[in-house]
Amino acid sequence: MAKQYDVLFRLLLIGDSGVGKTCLLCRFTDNEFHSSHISTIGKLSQGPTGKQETKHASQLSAPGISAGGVDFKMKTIEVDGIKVRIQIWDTAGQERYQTITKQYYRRAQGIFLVYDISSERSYQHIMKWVSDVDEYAPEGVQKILIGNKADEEQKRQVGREQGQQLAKEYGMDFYETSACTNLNIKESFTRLTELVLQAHRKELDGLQTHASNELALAELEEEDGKAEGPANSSKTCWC
Ligand SMILES: Nc1nc2c(ncn2[C@@H]2O[C@H](COP(=O)(O)OP(=O)(O)OP(=O)(O)O)[C@@H](O)[C@H]2O)c(=O)[nH]1
Repeated sequence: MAKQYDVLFRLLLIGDSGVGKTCLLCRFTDNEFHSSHISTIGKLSQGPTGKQETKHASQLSAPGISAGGVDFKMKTIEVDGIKVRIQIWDTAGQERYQTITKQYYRRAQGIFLVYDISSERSYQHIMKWVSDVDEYAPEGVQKILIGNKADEEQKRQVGREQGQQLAKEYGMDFYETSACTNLNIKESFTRLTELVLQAHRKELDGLQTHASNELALAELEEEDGKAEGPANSSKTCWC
């Protein structure tokens, strides 16, 4: 049977808790938006979706969440005539899961660094997220800066120019998005995929004839159902 896609990439969403990472993912893959905040945390203690309300995050017990903090969803898009299956990993922004979530950086080919335009604090923390990426992600990983919740104009604490400036400083593309109104969702996911494709152009050309590189490996893992991490099945949308 003909393959449904040509290549598989791993993208990762990182940023403070509550900036809207899960909602961005759900909007992109399922065109859904939910207004409640359900944090992305450990599957081991939380059941099949790996989610639990964060309103009372301090009440959650850390034991039993040792392999949690990360979920993924899949979507296939076509870029420059290439069918790309993207495996998008959604991490928990809470500090307590950082040790776990950092383990996923090293296999990402593209990373979204997300802040919330109505939270100056989440914007300030981007510097810390960037330094984590520098430390744990592979060299050459592609990055995009996202200022989410652009629909919350009346609560805005971070100017669009501030986002642009920061992105420029770190050599990233920048998008203001809204998972709520579907602003720039497809655009930003497509752009990061394009950047990853460009960065892996050589390997991709080799992929036509060989199956022995990082990108092909990702394909095999998916086909075998052996995707790394606790969440190796498709998810219901709980953002
Ligand atoms: N107005 C508005 N609210 C949003 C948007 N995106 C997410 N939210 C809300 O922000 C809250 C947090 O969203 P999540 O997607 O759960 O945040 P997260 O970054 O995945 O959080 P953690 O899993 O804890 O790291 C929820 O109440 C969402 O409904 C958006 O674009 N606009």
